[in-house]
Amino acid sequence: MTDSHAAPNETGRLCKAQKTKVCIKPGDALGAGDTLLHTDLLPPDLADGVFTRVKEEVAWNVMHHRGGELPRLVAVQGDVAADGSFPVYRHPADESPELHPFTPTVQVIRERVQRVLSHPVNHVLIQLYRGGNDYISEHSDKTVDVAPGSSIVNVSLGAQRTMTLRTKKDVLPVKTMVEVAEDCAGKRDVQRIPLPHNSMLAMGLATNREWLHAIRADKRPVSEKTAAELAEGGARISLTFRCIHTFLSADERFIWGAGAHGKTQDAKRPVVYGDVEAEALLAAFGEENHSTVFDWQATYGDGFDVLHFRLHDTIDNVPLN
Ligand SMILES: O=C(O)CCC(=O)C(=O)O
Ligand SMILES: [Fe+2]
Repeated sequence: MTDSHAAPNETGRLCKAQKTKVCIKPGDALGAGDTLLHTDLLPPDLADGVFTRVKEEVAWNVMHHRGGELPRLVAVQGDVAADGSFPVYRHPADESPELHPFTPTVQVIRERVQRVLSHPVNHVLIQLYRGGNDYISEHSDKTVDVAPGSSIVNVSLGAQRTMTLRTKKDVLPVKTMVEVAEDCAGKRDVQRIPLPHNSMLAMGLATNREWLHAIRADKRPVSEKTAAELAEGGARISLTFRCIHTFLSADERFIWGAGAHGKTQDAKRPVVYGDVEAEALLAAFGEENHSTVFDWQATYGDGFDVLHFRLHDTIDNVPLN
């Protein structure tokens, strides 16, 4: 199955002449220029064996989306406050794994990430790509719960995989076919970023707004892969750290923060399940996935109190992340 689907591309056959740019050097400005790859995140003494430690200490989950199994294992950890409240990251999914407090090795990685960034991170989605067949489809991260100005960080452990960045296709104006073809050729850049073991890709929100990202399946035979790509039997763990500004009470009955209606804990409101608000938030997620001029304040600023989404047939093809 696929867990997300690119929007049907009516002018797709005109868009073959995309510019492709291969980006391999750490320190290059990637995407919209606010994205950086940092290598050697952990010093050698901490990097040694870190893949196995994380794999063993994380409680992995098989998750489902639109009725099918996700092509990777998933876990969520975060900062649990003294009163048991915790950050919540909402994205379209049939189900979300339970958030656990940071485990020891993940906490060490989190501290290194925070040292590189200029802001804290309080939430991590941990994913295990068991081999080259596991992947994440092209998407933009949904930012209703992500603090403005923060970076979204993907730490890579184990086998090297490639992140593909591709500029979004905004709705093209009605023009002559020739002009449309020129627009397509000029507009859609692709960057391929190899993500080595012990690296950290800090993605700025401008890149997330203007580009889609994916880890595509890699079905090449073993004989065509490098030693780095074959490390850990081809398995890769990614840790996506985010600075989340929306919170749930310990019993998950109340929600507050910048992504919710009540902006402070004192103004918390009851969580809403499904229904009209779920449809509105799913529609906003869909818009965020397609638009390069997405206006956070206009779309998310009032806040949403909905927690669980039941996907309706009318809200089709909203990619997962
Ligand atoms: O595995 C990765 O590095 C990418 C993960 C990702 O894009 C996401 O969780 O939204
Ligand atoms: Fe993502």
